[in-house]
Amino acid sequence: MEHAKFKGIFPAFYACYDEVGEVSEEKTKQLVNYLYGKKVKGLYVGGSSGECIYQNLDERKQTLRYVAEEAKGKLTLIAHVGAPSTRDSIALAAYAEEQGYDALSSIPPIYFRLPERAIQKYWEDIMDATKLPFIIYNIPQTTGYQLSLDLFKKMMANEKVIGVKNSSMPVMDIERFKAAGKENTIVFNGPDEQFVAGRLMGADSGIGGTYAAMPELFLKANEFVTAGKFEEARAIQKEINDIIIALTSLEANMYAVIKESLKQRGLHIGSVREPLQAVSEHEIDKIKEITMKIEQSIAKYQ
Ligand SMILES: CC(=O)N[C@H](C=O)[C@@H](O)[C@H](O)[C@H](O)CO
Ligand SMILES: CC(=O)C(=O)O
Repeated sequence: MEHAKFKGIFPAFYACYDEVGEVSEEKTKQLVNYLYGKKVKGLYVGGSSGECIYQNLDERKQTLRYVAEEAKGKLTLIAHVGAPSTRDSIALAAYAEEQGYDALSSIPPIYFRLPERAIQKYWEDIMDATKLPFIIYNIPQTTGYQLSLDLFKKMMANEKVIGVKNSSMPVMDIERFKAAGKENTIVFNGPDEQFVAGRLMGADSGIGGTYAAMPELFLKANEFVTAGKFEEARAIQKEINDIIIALTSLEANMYAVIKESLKQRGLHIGSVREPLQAVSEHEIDKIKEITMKIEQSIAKYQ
């Protein structure tokens, strides 16, 4: 298995809506091209940032298809196919394979707290549905399940499993998964606020919900770490964290704030779906300040 294509910066792709809140082909393709132009390695499509939990199967398939039509062969494409039922997850997995995706990924089952053997079976059923490699998604903050080393090792016995996207907060988890994995297991850093730390603890790559708001900064941070320039890496992580704290400090949901900020910079991809809270009028000026801060930080590193 060639793993080089999974090494680098993978923005978590946003849901792109038109004026009435429907998934938009045009806007989806615009966001793909915007990120391609920034030279990211690939895209993580249909995850938290894709508002997967608020979209029906058809909408999720549409997004998978629009992204593939625009980026297949140009970017490494990872499809997040986790859905409430195994049946729907399998349908998405099969569709992603048809569309030419490079890998699948999934959260554990949601809502019911199921035993580990059921989580394992869920992931295996998804994997059995296609020939694609699989990346486990560990995000205990939203799923309520913290991937155990025991289940991780069991999953690793399946040769389709090539890695884990780890969004748990202890950076030590990244080191533990790396150590318990196979020789070329890919670990993706989850928490954007700890990207540099995650890379130092062994993460090969990063997938993140704020990358698309400032891809230049994550690409640069990654470059600094690769080059062993740790002071510079730490300084850019501080810039990133100041921005993330601002992005999450308003009433509106972070994705709504990021989308408004992208709009202020000329990229219109709509708002978010309820119950995520949209931006209200009185927040627009505050977001302008954040946009300015993003532009200034990017300019520093050009
Ligand atoms: C809990 C959560 O959603 N984590 C995302 C994925 O790992 C991150 O990319 C965050 O969006 C990011 O770190 C901002 O807090
Ligand atoms: C990483 C992230 O935000 C996602 O799952 O889309």
